[in-house]
Amino acid sequence: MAAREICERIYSVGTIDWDLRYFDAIMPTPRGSSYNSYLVKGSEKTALIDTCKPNDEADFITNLMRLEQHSLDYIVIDHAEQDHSGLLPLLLEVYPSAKIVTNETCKGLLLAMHHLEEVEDRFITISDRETLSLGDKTLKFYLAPWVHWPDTMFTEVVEDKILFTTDFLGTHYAAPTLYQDDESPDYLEAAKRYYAAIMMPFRSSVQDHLKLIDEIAPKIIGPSHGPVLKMPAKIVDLYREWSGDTPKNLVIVAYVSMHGSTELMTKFLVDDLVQRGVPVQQYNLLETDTGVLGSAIVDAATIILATPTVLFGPHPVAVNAAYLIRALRPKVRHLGVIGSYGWGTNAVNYLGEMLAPLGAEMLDPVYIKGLPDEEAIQAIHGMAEVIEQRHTAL
Ligand SMILES: Cc1cc2nc3c(=O)[nH]c(=O)nc-3n(C[C@H](O)[C@H](O)[C@H](O)COP(=O)(O)O)c2cc1C
Repeated sequence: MAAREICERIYSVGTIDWDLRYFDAIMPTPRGSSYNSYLVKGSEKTALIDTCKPNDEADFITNLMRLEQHSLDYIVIDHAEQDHSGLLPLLLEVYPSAKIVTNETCKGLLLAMHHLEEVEDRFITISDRETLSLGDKTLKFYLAPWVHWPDTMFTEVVEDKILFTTDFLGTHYAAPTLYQDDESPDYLEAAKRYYAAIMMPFRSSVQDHLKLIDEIAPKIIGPSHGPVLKMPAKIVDLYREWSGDTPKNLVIVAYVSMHGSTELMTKFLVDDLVQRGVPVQQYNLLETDTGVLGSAIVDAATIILATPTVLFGPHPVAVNAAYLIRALRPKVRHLGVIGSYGWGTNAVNYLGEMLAPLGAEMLDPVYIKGLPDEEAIQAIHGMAEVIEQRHTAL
């Protein structure tokens, strides 16, 4: 992908991976992604903001050479993760006089990850709100810990009101255009997946850094993944909504079933909620990837896991889902477990303990032997009634 100009002497020089289907070997990326890097040419000095992931060196160096970038004064690293800093060792060789500009935490991570001890004297360590002059352009740095690593920082080009935010406000989306298309459902869906997987575990930090964005009031935001954002950008409003403390009137029922008993219980619960007018979405865990499940739980006030017992515990895909839900820390208020067993089970306790750190109310479980009988069906109706009451009070 060719380098593209964002404004006078500021370029997007990163690479696009149209075919990426898994990011970090954990997160499905059905629309690919990009590894954004930005070149800022001041009247006296030139800085590169972040690099790319390893293996993209041919495209990346080509972009820099097309801009005739034969020397570089600074390589700013906003975040040490390998998809941002991966080409740093190579760039230090290509540009032997370039200095690495970053914060103390990021420097520590870079030294450890890339074994850069031999070039430690090439680091310039900056602190919060420090500035660095490039001549007629000034870089200003903002420490932004926990959106998404402790080392994360933002870099602003003060005169142009452009803010580079590394992973914050990014999207795994190989965009056909330089700037975002706020009307594209594909892009917005990808943005939500990304928020759920990368940012949701740090919700309060997201809220704090949205306030920082308001304070800086950039005209353009350059994240490390996905399109550049021309402000106002819909994703910023969506981040406010997603990271807000109040969940939506929405129930997620995620189920797995081997012989149909738990599936039947799921059906009774979902049908009952539908009849009560409580918005509900049902997901078969065997066919639901972690990106879809992650997005689904962003707004939900209630999440129900439905699983049979396998070897005294929950089915493994339900364990996987519970682990994901716990790790992503959604704003869920009520959690429940339903399911079926044969002779002995610890499934409810197991899931209860896994989900306890979320601090949500655990609804009375409905966990029965074999197929649901009349008593079980009544218990499921009871659960639906409690959910309706809780959601009315939201
Ligand atoms: C591989 C396997 C392991 C099982 N392990 C247990 C178990 O440890 N304890 C138990 O009570 N039932 C166990 N069962 C029985 C199921 O939990 C029981 O058949 C249940 O009703 C199945 O629910 P489902 O129809 O939703 O799949 C096991 C079944 C299978 C297939």
